[in-house]
Amino acid sequence: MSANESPAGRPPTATYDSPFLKACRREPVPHTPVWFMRQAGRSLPEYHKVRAGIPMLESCTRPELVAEITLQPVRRHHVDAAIYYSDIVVPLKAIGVDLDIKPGVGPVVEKPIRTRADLAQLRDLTPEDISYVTEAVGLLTAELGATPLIGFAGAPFTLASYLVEGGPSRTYENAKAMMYGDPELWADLLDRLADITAAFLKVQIEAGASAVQLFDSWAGALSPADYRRSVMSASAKVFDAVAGYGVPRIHFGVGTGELLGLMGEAGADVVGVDWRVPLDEAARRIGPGKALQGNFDPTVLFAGTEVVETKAREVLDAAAGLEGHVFNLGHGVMPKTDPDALTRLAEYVHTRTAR
Ligand SMILES: Cc1c2[nH]c(c1CCC(=O)O)Cc1[nH]c(c(CCC(=O)O)c1C)Cc1[nH]c(c(CCC(=O)O)c1C)Cc1[nH]c(c(C)c1CCC(=O)O)C2
Repeated sequence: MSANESPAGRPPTATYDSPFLKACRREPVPHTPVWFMRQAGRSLPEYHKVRAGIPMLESCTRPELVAEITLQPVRRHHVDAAIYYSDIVVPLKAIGVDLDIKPGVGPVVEKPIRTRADLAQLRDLTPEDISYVTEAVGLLTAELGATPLIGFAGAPFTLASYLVEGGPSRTYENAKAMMYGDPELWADLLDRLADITAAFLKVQIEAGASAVQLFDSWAGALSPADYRRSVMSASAKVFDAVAGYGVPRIHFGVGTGELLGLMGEAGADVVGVDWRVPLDEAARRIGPGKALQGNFDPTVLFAGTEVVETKAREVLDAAAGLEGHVFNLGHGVMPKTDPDALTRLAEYVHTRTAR
């Protein structure tokens, strides 16, 4: 089933006619929908208040706290969608991988995966491992009403980059060494991660998420040939696994200008674009039949209202001929961003595109 159809045999959901889901389905919208990657979290004082003293990964296992943090940016910015508060490494932690999120650093893995024996760290993810996700999504959909909740997961390549490197990297030399040097081990690692990722997304959708985003944040490190040969089929496996639900599937990465066509081909209904490629050019690279999401440079939010509005207008002008456009940043909200600048940006897009 494509994302254009209401799920067969199920009543239309409360969120079905929301501007966000309509734009994902490339239907006419009353205004361009807006949400911001990383809208929940460190830019918001109310986040710091409720998170005080609670480690990041622990916060992800407390349903009421998850619901509160997810709702904070919706209340404040009046965005058109919520994104589930969690992290891409949560499913790995849930199956027992020894890892932590270090403040100011990111995910750090105690025993990096470098050999076939290390793969034993990755068992299948079951719904029981993440019952707190089911509970939190249930709380959220009840609270959100007609506002869609976006579920998400890390794509196999981006998860593998943390698991093989042992932490954040700029060059991914260990991950790429495995990809080039031991393609069979690499393929098995990505295949296992695809199953874990698919299971994580299914739990979110079955609990009520209206759309899902697959974050392949670091795929931009790859050439198109390497992406096609060594990564694409694992991401396609994830998209295929959730295709039957009929919820829009968004695919996003940073610095992926050369990969946009392939990332669409992997099975996305919506392709996320960073700020390096204008949306009209991105649409040419992606081809027909997909909506686009993006692509406001998050650093522009530090430049003052006038510049923000000029740059937002440029994004909207480039998107004018698209079949479906979801306004977003080209990457996540930066921690020092003034939240009021985000509220004003959401309002500007709504007003400027009101039809
Ligand atoms: C690569 C990646 C990660 N996590 C994620 C990605 C893909 C998105 C992207 O490309 O930005 C995804 C993610 N992580 C988080 C969300 C929350 C939902 C939202 O977008 O609002 C989402 C969607 C919460 C978080 N994830 C993290 C925080 C900060 C934790 C804190 O408050 O200390 C939050 C709110 C930690 C994290 N987790 C990760 C990083 C790089 C960091 C930042 C490390 C740092 O600079 O301190 C891994």
